[in-house]
Amino acid sequence: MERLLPFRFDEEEGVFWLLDQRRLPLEEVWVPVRTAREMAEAIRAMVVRGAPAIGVSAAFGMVLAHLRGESPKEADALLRQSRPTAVNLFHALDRLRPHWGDLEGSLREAKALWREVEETERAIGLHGAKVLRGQVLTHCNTGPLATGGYGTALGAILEAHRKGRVNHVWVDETRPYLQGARLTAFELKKAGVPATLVADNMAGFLMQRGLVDAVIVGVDRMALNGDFANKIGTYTLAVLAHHHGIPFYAALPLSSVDPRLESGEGIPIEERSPEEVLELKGVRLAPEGFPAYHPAFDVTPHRYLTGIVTEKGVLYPPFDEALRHALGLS
Ligand SMILES: CSC[C@@H](O)[C@@H](O)C(=O)COP(=O)(O)O
Repeated sequence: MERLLPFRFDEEEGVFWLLDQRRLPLEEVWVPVRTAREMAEAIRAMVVRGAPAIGVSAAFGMVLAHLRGESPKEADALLRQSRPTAVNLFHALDRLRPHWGDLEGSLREAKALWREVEETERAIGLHGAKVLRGQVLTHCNTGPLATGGYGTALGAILEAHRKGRVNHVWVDETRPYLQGARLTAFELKKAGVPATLVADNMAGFLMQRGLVDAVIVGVDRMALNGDFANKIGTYTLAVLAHHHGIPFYAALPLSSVDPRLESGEGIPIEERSPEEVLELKGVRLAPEGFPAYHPAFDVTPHRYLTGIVTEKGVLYPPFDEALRHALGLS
């Protein structure tokens, strides 16, 4: 089966192609990106999204800046402003900084970053598969489309299904952008995994009925104590899972940990346009002029986590010690 990827780089033409995730699953449209400015706009508009995929795209954005003669300083600043929560964006740009003014060096670094995403996610999948069984519930989209590799939380689910440990996936639709309904459902269908779509407000019902054996989600930014930001609605799921005694896991590459943050309080939360709540694909849902609020992420306190799945294995409490050790900080 052909691998599903959110982007590809045409090195000859110097064009980074993005699979337009706003149009999936109904249409598979590839969008050419030629400049860092275009890349920053594509990330902001969520043509490409998901923390690791944003990181790789930003790195190639810097490559495009060098190819097109844009100022690396301005390109870096534009890309940094595109989305605030996923730390992978900033990690990627920090890695490209020593190669400003050096096309070959930036290309090498961007390719290395992409390769690392793939390698770490293979390991995350193998470790994560060991802790999942039966029916698993997930939120947002954390598969290959969100990363450019094999996926984080969804990568673990896919691996657990291949091993016969997981037999069914509950897919949260993930209002308002519908990453679950559109993208996770698309990926699970392609992979042939038995799965069912539910609206976000159905998770409690499923748990009460004993239909969820574990919850696993991705991460946009984790603090050193294990508090983490992920797609809005994750916190609600964590509290529900805790109440029902259901194991709750976060899966991430260690590059999604922000070592400057001791707790989740300092994680910047992106606020997106209220229109994304008021409308669905351009169709108005609420009365004209009615206000809406759209925080795109929430922060889940570490006490709700059973374990953190990383490329170095599954970490258990106390998470601050385990994370520092995994990051080589202690
Ligand atoms: C492996 S991706 C982890 C997270 O990036 C994912 O769960 C998520 O919240 C994505 O949000 P998005 O707003 O679609 O970029």
